Amino acid sequence: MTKLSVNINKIATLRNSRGGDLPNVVAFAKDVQRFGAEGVTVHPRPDERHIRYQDAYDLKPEVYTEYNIEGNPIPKFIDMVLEIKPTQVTLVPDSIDAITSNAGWDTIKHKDFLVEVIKEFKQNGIRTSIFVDPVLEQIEGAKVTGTDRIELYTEAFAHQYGLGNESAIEPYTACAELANRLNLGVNAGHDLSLDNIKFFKDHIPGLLEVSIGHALISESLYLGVENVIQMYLHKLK
Ligand SMILES: CC(=O)[C@@H](O)[C@H](O)COP(=O)(O)O
Ligand SMILES: NCC(=O)COP(=O)(O)O
Repeated sequence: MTKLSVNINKIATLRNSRGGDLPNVVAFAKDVQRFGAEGVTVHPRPDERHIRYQDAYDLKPEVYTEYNIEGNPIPKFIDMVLEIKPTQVTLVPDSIDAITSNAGWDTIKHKDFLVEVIKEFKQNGIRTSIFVDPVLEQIEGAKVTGTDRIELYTEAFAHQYGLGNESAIEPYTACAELANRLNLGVNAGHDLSLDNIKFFKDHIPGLLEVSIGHALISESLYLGVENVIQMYLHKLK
């Protein structure tokens, strides 16, 4: 079964835009779980443009589904995650000034670093996932790092699928098949949406989790949060 983890970064974006506490991030996380979400994802970035480090702490007691914290494993991030001990940490190699996550790890070049960081999280009972491009060699490299899971970076698929190029799924299917053979869990995220999620899910064997934020929140502006979450859950069945 593929779990839906709702990324609530954009709720924090809206909150921060006025400097107050509306919409309340914790209240929204409680509501999405009540509406059926099977996880909550946040991606606190060093500049705290949306989710703040304090949000990550505040959410911990309120997330009773799966709590996924994403980010670049800089020391401050590592320390925070070790304190919070979420269900899962997803390591993303994005630069401080990136407008959003824009690449997966080079699991071969950064093997030694990833082995060390992943070991520390796993020793603290935190499930690990690393953000990767759909490249077979990178999946093989991910296995060597000792990570529990990979998260397939799906921006390229979403863009091409939106242009009508269904063949864009092929590298993702091949990488998922390899991950399954290597006993690596398969997550996916970035630019997944109501338009592309069923096609994606149907072509990814063993897909355990999708984390979706930007499109889900945008769709909710027109269709309502509870309705959109139920629509995703139906498409993920
Ligand atoms: C790793 C990933 O794809 C998401 O966490 C994405 O980075 C969302 O970040 P923003 O909400 O800052 O775009
Ligand atoms: N890991 C992907 C994520 O959490 C949300 O990405 P997006 O749906 O906001 O592009």
